[in-house]
Amino acid sequence: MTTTTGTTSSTLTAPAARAVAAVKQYGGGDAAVRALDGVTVALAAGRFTAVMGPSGSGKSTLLHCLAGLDRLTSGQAYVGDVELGSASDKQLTLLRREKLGFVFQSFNLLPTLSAAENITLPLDLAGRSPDKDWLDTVVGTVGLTDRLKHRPAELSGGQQQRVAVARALVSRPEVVFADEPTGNLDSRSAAEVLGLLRTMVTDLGQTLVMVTHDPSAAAYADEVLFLADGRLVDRLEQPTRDSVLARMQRFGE
Ligand SMILES: Nc1ncnc2c1ncn2[C@@H]1O[C@H](COP(=O)(O)OP(=O)(O)OP(=O)(O)O)[C@@H](O)[C@H]1O
Repeated sequence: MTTTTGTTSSTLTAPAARAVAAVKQYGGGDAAVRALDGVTVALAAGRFTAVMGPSGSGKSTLLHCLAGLDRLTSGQAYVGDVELGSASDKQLTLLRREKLGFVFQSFNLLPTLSAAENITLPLDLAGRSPDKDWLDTVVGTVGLTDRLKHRPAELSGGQQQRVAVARALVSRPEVVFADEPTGNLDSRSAAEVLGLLRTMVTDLGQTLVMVTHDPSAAAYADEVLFLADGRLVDRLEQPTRDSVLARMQRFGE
């Protein structure tokens, strides 16, 4: 698989998700906004990809269109071999439930459920029982074994986000999408959650795509994609905080 940006190590394995000439336009006439303006990109399986760019550059739109939460105006978005544009709303709902995991800035836990119940909620909704070994692995990896009976209000922000990460992983998804997952956390909790996200890719073989504004967060990724004005303008392999900062300065952020 190749991309318009050429062959990189991320293109040597089959992509978990990809966009081809992706255009997303909001509104019409003079008020039209091109949030995505022809993005072609492949996200390799088993890798941690960060998406960066100035406010309004299309990061969340790209994430939402790749995750079947929103539809492209033209072009294609794929999860594995499934082309999302030709899928019905019902098929997209099933795809999101069964093949994708989500982590949002605001945790989105149900306050009346315990941590354990929040983690298994996606499976309960799908009428599936958890794979016990995988559930134990996930709970052990996120370090919540002694907090499982607690409700979200009895957990710190970092612990709540770790519950959300476990919930995203419980169905062993093909791709986990994270939109500013550390945006509501202090720097110490953020580092813990980012370390956990890194472990989930390195040790559990998961695929992760994360939108972030934070160069320190992006440095946990295998590769950073840079968007500007709805276009993919650069990619950076094996990022460090300093190399990400230098690249951001080049794009005037
Ligand atoms: N539902 C919508 N209706 C109209 N315009 C929208 C909508 N969603 C996003 N946009 C516009 O599309 C452009 C891209 O938005 P998007 O949220 O993808 O950017 P972003 O890079 O994630 O920004 P931020 O870093 O501020 O979250 C912006 O100009 C935004 O105002």
